[in-house]
Amino acid sequence: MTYILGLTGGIASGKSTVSRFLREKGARIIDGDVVAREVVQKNSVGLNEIVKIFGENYLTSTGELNRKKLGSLVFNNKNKLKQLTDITGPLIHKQIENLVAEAKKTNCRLLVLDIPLLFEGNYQKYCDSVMCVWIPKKLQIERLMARNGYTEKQAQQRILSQMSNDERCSLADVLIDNSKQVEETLEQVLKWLETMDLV
Ligand SMILES: CC(C)(COP(=O)(O)OP(=O)(O)OC[C@H]1O[C@@H](n2cnc3c(N)ncnc32)[C@H](O)[C@@H]1O)[C@@H](O)C(=O)NCCC(=O)NCCS
Ligand SMILES: Nc1ncnc2c1ncn2[C@@H]1O[C@H](COP(=O)(O)OP(=O)(O)OP(=O)(O)O)[C@@H](O)[C@H]1O
Repeated sequence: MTYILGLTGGIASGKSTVSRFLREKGARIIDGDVVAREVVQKNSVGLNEIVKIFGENYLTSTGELNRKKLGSLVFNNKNKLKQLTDITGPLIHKQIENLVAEAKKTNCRLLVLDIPLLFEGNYQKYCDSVMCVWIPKKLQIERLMARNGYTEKQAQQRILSQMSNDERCSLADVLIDNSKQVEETLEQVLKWLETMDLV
């Protein structure tokens, strides 16, 4: 039996840090951001739909999605963000369903769905339980600015496009506090793996 763990958290909360550790412990990972990129790659149905709605000026000179330009548009405008996710959402779901079915066939013990917008997009329906990586908003802004080179305003806009940390935490089954040293975070994850008999 494959146990399916949803892994979520606000932007720059530490999901990748936790999912890397789970991979080291033998888990198989499906990365929502990677899938979201695949469904809008060059010449895809997804990218064609985006061009229909947003126009060819959101393509680079080589015909790829201009992510930076589209990001500045949608993270400043909720209606545009909804138009985008109405296109990408169903395509991401379909691909995740395929990947989950494939992973189940291999009988892997632990499958992790690392999905930033897990609750917003209703991906919890594929999961046995959901782990949420949590950090306080102030630290989230600091880490996001340091990692992505965003201004404080850009960091705030991304965070405001997502569910609040409190709401996300209240919906999750397991909370991981990533506000201290990484080692302390991974200890919490290891404890959960041991409790669930998944190591
Ligand atoms: C707008 C786009 C082109 C900007 O690309 P960019 O390279 O700047 O960001 P990237 O895709 O690496 O996402 C970084 C982070 O932004 C946040 N984010 C991405 N999409 C969204 C969204 N629709 N709503 C809120 N936050 C989002 C997530 O925390 C994600 O981890 C891109 O984010 C996109 O296509 N988003 C729509 C698809 C989607 O919903 N992805 C989330 C996967 S579950
Ligand atoms: N405990 C920690 N202490 C200090 N820095 C950390 C800690 N955990 C993660 N970071 C740093 O914070 C940033 C965000 O972490 P990470 O990339 O794991 O988050 P994420 O949730 O996967 O981000 P995204 O939402 O963009 O996918 C990275 O630069 C990472 O190195």
